[in-house]
Amino acid sequence: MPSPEISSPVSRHPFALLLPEESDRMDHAAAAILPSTRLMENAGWAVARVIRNRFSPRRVTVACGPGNNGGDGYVVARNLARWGWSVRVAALAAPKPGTPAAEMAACWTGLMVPFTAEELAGADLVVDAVFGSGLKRPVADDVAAVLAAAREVVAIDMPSGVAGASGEILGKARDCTLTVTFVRPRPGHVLQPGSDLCGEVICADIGMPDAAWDGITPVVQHNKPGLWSLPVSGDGDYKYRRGVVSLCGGAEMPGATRLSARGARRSGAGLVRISAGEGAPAYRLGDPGLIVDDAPLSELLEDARRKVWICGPGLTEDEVAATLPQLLKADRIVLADAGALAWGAQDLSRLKGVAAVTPHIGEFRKLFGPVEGSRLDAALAAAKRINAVVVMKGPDTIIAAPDGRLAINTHASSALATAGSGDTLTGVIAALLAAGMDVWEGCCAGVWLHGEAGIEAGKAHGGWPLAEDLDLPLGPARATATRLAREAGDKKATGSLL
Ligand SMILES: NC(=O)C1=CN([C@@H]2O[C@H](COP(=O)(O)OP(=O)(O)OC[C@H]3O[C@@H](n4cnc5c(N)ncnc54)[C@H](OP(=O)(O)O)[C@@H]3O)[C@@H](O)[C@H]2O)[C@@H](O)CC1
Ligand SMILES: [K+]
Repeated sequence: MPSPEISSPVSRHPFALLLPEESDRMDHAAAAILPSTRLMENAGWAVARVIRNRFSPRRVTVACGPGNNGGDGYVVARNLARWGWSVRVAALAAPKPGTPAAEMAACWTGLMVPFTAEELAGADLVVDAVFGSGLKRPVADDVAAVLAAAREVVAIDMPSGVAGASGEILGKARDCTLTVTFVRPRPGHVLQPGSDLCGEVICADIGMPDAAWDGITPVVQHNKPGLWSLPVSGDGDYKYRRGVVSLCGGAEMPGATRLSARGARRSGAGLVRISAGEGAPAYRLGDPGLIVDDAPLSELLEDARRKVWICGPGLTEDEVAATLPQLLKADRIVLADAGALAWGAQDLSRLKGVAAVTPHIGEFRKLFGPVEGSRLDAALAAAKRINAVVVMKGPDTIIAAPDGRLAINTHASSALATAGSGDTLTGVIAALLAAGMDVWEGCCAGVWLHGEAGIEAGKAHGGWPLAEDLDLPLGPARATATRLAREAGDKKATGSLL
């Protein structure tokens, strides 16, 4: 899934996905510094410029709502008309008198047409300036029906009907070719289902004063290298410094555990060991570099170097019950997945003490109940509930920490939708935690590396890789992430354009 293109200086919070309340606070702060219509003029001009760059002159109807989104629309109309385009404005309702939007509406001296399906259908291009990203209540059916009649749409800030905070559709919304937003993208630009309607997303610089960022610490981040940095390897490395990953291996389903082990080994773990008990012979048939232990778990836990454990992939619930409590009692950093989630779903307190869980949406619902409303809110509430990082896996993966940090990963490929892919991810994350990364950052980095490996494996295998194909691209993925993180750091330092 492509990332929104940001065309603004990124010295502050380059990965932020602004929540509507954060954006409102910035607007308030900016209003004390700039004339009230300056940002609206800049926003409308930026959208008009994008349209001029992307389309040849054509008949445009700008559909304007009563708020500031509509205000931006009047500025787009004025600029396009100034450049000789044929432009009409269809207003859903007039802006409130005395507002910046009303001032912009008063500056529009061109044609006004009724806000009807016929008018919008008659235009070659419709600019959707009805509602912006702060939408909180459903768009009425008759309004949505008018927008639905448009042949092609460019949205200002957000397609009307998509909640910027969550990507939920409030009422109805329609697909757009292009969405131009401002300052930083919003969660709704990257979270499904709303993100599917945005088309290409461009984030424009509208000259937001630097001081307007004061006091704003964005909660939600777009998961990219630079948000985190991978552990650096050096000449003095040895296997225990790179980190040890241990896995609980079951007797019945060795495949999943082996995929996790491979993910960990290819992601830089110095040593990967499987505690396999009676199942040891099956694991010994496999990779010779994998250490297989058949001693009792209690004995293995005497080794303090074995800090990071994976519990769940390839385990039955009985096998989880026989191992997870021991790991938690021994105060290990535990990643719980698959079988451990099924066991934990019966009683959430069984997961107390795990560092992270990695459920897909089905497992998430079994653990935490139905997801109503924002998935971001649901993931965060779950992380607080179990006091662990929650990785809610999907085409757009959410990584939530109990301290409130949230990231959304869109660097992925549908090639990852294959059995065993999640087991590999658990191994990747474990390797990063074993190397000393913070749990939330390690989960963010692991999800990105796994996505990158999926993209590359997809290319190498005609779009249809197996989970077994995901491990080889993990080394190159690390190199790519390290390079991108360095470049992001350079851009942040110089405030240059992304
Ligand atoms: N920093 C930035 O990013 C900048 C952002 N800018 C722009 O500001 C935009 C945000 O503006 P905004 O806050 O005025 O919101 P917007 O969506 O235009 O409309 C609110 C109006 O719609 C109404 N209304 C709401 N929902 C409704 C519904 N379902 N059905 C019917 N009515 C509904 C609501 O009514 P009320 O709730 O008050 O009753 C109110 O009258 C943003 O998207 C961007 O384009 C730039 O100008 C400058 C810099
Ligand atoms: K809009």
